[in-house]
Amino acid sequence: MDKDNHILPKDFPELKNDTFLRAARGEEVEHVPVWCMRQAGRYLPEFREFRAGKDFFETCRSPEDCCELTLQPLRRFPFDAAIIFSDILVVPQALGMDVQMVAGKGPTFPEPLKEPDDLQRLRSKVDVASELGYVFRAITLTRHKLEGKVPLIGFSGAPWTLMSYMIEGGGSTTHSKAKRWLYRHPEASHALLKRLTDVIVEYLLGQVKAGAQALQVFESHAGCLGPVEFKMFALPYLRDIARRVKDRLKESGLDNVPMIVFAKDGHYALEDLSQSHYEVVGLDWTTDPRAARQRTGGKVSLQGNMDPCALYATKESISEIVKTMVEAFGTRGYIANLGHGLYPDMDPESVGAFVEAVHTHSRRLLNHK
Ligand SMILES: Cc1c2[nH]c(c1CCC(=O)O)Cc1[nH]c(c(CCC(=O)O)c1C)Cc1[nH]c(c(CCC(=O)O)c1C)Cc1[nH]c(c(C)c1CCC(=O)O)C2
Repeated sequence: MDKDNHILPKDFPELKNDTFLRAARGEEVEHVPVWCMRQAGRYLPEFREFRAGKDFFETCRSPEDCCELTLQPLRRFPFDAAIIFSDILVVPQALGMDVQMVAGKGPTFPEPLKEPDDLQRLRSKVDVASELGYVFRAITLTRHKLEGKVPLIGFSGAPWTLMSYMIEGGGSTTHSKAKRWLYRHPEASHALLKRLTDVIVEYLLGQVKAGAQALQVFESHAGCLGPVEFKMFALPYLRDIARRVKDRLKESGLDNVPMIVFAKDGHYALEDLSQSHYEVVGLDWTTDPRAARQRTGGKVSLQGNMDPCALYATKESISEIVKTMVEAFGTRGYIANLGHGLYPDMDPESVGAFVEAVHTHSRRLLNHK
């Protein structure tokens, strides 16, 4: 292929393994597909070596670096999907906020939003194609370099999770500064959530146009809300995102792509999430798989949900835990994953054991049907 074609979102190599996409749509599969949140991450020595000495967000802005980091885990393990290397905090950056990745501390906003007046500091009109075009270019390049091995997942943070980062200025256990806005400044909160939603819709759409074959929306901070606040400040925006992305894809004559919603610790919202226009609901490890199936009534596929810490167990135990998990979820409409991302101190061999166990146990179950 002409080298320049690597940067155009067309003539992509034919997809050889569509198991993940079929499972997302609830179709028949030969094995349960598996991938891991944070599969491109610091648990891999080659990742640490490649990232060494480079600024995190500089890396995010380099399509070549993002492509390399996305492909690294696939060279080691037979994952059934790739997720583009990037971060949810590129969206607050596109809105004009400064975000830095501080070693040992995590993401940091030197000037977080404090009061509703601070909303004026945000860009009123965001040109998503120019602010986040580097993510689109990373996706296009990676789609070519994947050679059709597995589908490529694009992603975004959800409005509430991004809002809480923008107000907290970094990680938080209580999220009390951001929650203060919900109770004290509900109108300003809705205004901010709406602005984030508008940008996220354009962002996700741009990712599909660039070559993303599925989309995951991370509501990582669902757990600090209760059911009433979630229904008010998170769910409507999650729904709006899925509906608008799907409508816009249709209008543009593009094929629908499966969308996954992952609301960490949002078990109380499972019924609502299964009726929110997402094909897949991701679960953390606090939800029982059989209960989740019952509560979602077969309306969606499920993704998850092994406790990441189970990877500290022996290979034999990992295999047993995976067997129990796959039996509980069933092999149809199921994508195996962890209940959250991999941690930097995890052993790559355990990740390999996890992937192998999902494939082995699910094949056995499917062959005995
Ligand atoms: C909350 C959140 C963030 N980022 C993300 C979320 C949602 C998922 C979740 O709930 O964990 C999403 C994310 N971040 C990253 C990806 C890449 C794709 C993948 O999953 O492999 C994805 C999907 C890369 C990353 N993003 C980050 C890393 C590690 C830092 C590095 O590479 O230097 C990676 C691989 C940094 C990051 N970025 C963020 C945090 C909390 C951290 C960790 C900070 C730390 O532990 O020091 C914000």
